[in-house]
Amino acid sequence: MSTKTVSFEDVIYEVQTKRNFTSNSSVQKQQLLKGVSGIFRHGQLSVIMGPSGAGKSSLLNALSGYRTEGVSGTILLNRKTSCYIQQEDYHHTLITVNEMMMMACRLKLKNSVSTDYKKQIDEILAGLNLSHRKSSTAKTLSGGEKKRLSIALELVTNPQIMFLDEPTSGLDEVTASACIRLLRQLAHEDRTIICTIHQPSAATFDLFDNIYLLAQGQCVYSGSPRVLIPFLLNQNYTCPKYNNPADYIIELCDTEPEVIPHFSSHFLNGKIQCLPTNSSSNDASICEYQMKHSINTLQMEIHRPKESTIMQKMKQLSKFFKSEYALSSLQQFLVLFNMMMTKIMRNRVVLWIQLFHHLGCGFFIGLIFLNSANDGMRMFDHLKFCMGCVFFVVYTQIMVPILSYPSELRVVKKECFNRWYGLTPYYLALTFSRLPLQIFFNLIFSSIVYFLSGLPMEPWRFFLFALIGVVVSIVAEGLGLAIGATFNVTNGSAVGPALMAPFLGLAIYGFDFAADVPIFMYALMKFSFIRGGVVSLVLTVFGFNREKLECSDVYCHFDDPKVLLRYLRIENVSLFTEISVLIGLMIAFRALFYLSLRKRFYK
Ligand SMILES: Nc1ncnc2c1ncn2[C@@H]1O[C@H](COP(=O)(O)OP(=O)(O)OP(=O)(O)O)[C@@H](O)[C@H]1O
Repeated sequence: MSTKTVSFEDVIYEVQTKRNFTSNSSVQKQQLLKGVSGIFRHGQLSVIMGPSGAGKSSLLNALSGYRTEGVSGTILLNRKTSCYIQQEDYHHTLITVNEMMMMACRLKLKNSVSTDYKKQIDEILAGLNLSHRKSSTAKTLSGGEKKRLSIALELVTNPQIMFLDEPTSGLDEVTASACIRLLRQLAHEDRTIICTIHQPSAATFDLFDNIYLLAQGQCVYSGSPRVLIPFLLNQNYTCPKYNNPADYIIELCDTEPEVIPHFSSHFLNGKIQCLPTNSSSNDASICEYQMKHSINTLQMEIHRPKESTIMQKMKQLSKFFKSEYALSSLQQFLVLFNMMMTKIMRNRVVLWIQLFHHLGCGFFIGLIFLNSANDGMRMFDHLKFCMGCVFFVVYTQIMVPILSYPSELRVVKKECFNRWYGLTPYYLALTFSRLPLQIFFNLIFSSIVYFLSGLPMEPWRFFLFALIGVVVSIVAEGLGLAIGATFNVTNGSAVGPALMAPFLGLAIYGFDFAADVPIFMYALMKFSFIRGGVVSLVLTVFGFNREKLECSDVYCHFDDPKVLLRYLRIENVSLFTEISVLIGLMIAFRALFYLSLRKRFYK
C-alpha cells in the first residue's frame, strides 16, 4: 500500500461524559466513532461529510493524530509527511504574509536546502493567488485568503497528506467552490487530501473524487460521488432529479434513521467502497457501480493496550533521541525568539500603553509617598509604600497573560502539531523574549517611586529595590502564563483574581501583630510570593544599617529602622533567603506553565 494513502480499520473514538456535574457515579462512555473503516487514496480529494454531530471532526482528528486519547483501532499513514489545517485559521498577528512564509521555511526546511526561500515562497503564493497580499498582515485578509494562507504555510514542505477540517466554513458559495477546486488541483498533484464538509453544495459535490458519509458515528456511504444516485436507486430510494445528492442522503439519514444501520452494514462500516464500473454515461442515475472490498487487514496499530510498559518506555526513549524537526532546538529557539521580538516591538499600541501605565502608576505612588521615606513618624506609610509597589507589579504582570495568552496558544498548538518546532524551544523563546521589556518597564517604575519617595541615594540599595521588582514581576508573570495556558479567557479571568486572593491575604496578614502570628501561619506565608516581595522590599528599604530617620516630634518610636524590622519580626530574616524563596516560586510557576502547555498540546 502506498505510503501516501490513509487507511483505517475498526476505529473507535470514545469520550467520557457526565450526566450531571454533581455526581461522579454517572460518568459514562460515549462512542463518537463506532468502529469505522475506510481508505483515502493518494491523488484523490476525499471528503468526510454528514449531518451535524455525525462525527466528521472526530474522525479527522483521530486519523490525523490530533486526538489520541480515547482512540483505538488501526490507522495506517505516514504522519511525518502529513499536516492538519484546522477549521479556524489562527495566524500570527503583526507579521506579514511574506514574513510568516519565511518563518515557515526557516523552521520547516532543513539547513541543507538552499536558504534563499524567496523563489519558493513566490511560487506557492502565486499558485494560491496570494501574491498581491504578500505584505499584508493576517488580520486584514478575507476568510478565503486566510484559508489559502493556512494551506500555503503548510505547502512549504510539500506534505503528501493534508487533513482539512471544514475548509469552506464561513465562505460564500463562490469562494467555497474556488477553495474546493484548489484542493482538487493539489490532490491531483499526487497528494492525499482529506477534508470534512458538513454538506457540500451541488456545485462542489462532483469535484470530490471520493466521499465518505458518516451518520451517528457510522459509515453509511463510501465511494465515488458519481455512483451515489445509482446506489440509492438500487436501495429503492430515488433522489429527485434536480436535488443535490448530498442533501438528499443526509436528509434521508435524518428522516429515516433506520437507513443508518442498514447502509452501515451494507458497507461493512466503511470496509467496502462503491466504485463506478467503466460506464461512459454522463447521466449519474444510470451509471453502473460495483461494491469493492477496499480494506485488507492492516499492520500498524496506534493503540495497543496490552503492550508491555517497558516496550512503551523504550519507544518513547527512541522518539526522544530521534528529532522529528527540521532544525535543532537551538536553531528553532533563535528563529522563534527573533519572531517574538519582532512582534513585541511592532505592537506599538501595547508598548505605549505599558509605558504610560508604568510612568503613570510610578508617579501616582511616588507622589502619594512624596519624601516620606525619611519620616520617622510614618511607619505605616513605609509599609504601605512597599505593599503598593509590590501589588502594582503583581497585578500588572499577572492579568496581561491571563487575558492575552489563550489566543496565542491556538497558533502555537497548530504549529507544534504540524512539527514546525518543539515545545521546549518555544517555551524558552517565549520566556526570554519577554524579559528585556519587563526589566525595562520595571526599571522605569522603580526609578520613579524610589526617587520621589526620597529613599537614600545609594546605588546598591536602588539596585536591590529594582531587582526585587523584576523578580516579583517574573514570578507573577509565570503564574499568569500558567493560568492562561490552562484556562480560556473567561475562566482564567475568574481564576486569576480568585487565586490572587489568598496570596494577597497572606501578604498583609499579621504585620500589625507579628509577635502573635502562629508558627504554622509563618510557614504558610512563605508560599505567598506577594508577601515575599513585600518583606524583601522592607528589608531593602530599612535593612543594611539604614541611618536613623528624621523625627519632627518629641519622640518617634520608629525613627530607628531596626525597631521597625523588630516590630515586624523580620530583623533576623535574610534578604538572600527571601529572594531564594521567590526564585523557587518562580521556577515552580514556570514549571507549572510548561506542564500545562504539554498537557494541552499532547493530549
Ligand atoms: N469531548 C467530547 N465530549 C463529549 N461529546 C463530544 C466531545 N466531542 C464531540 N462530542 C460530540 O460528538 C458528536 C460528534 O462530534 P463532531 O465534532 O465529530 O461532529 P461533526 O460531525 O464534526 O459536527 P459539526 O458538523 O456540527 O461540526 C457531537 O454530538 C458532539 O457533541
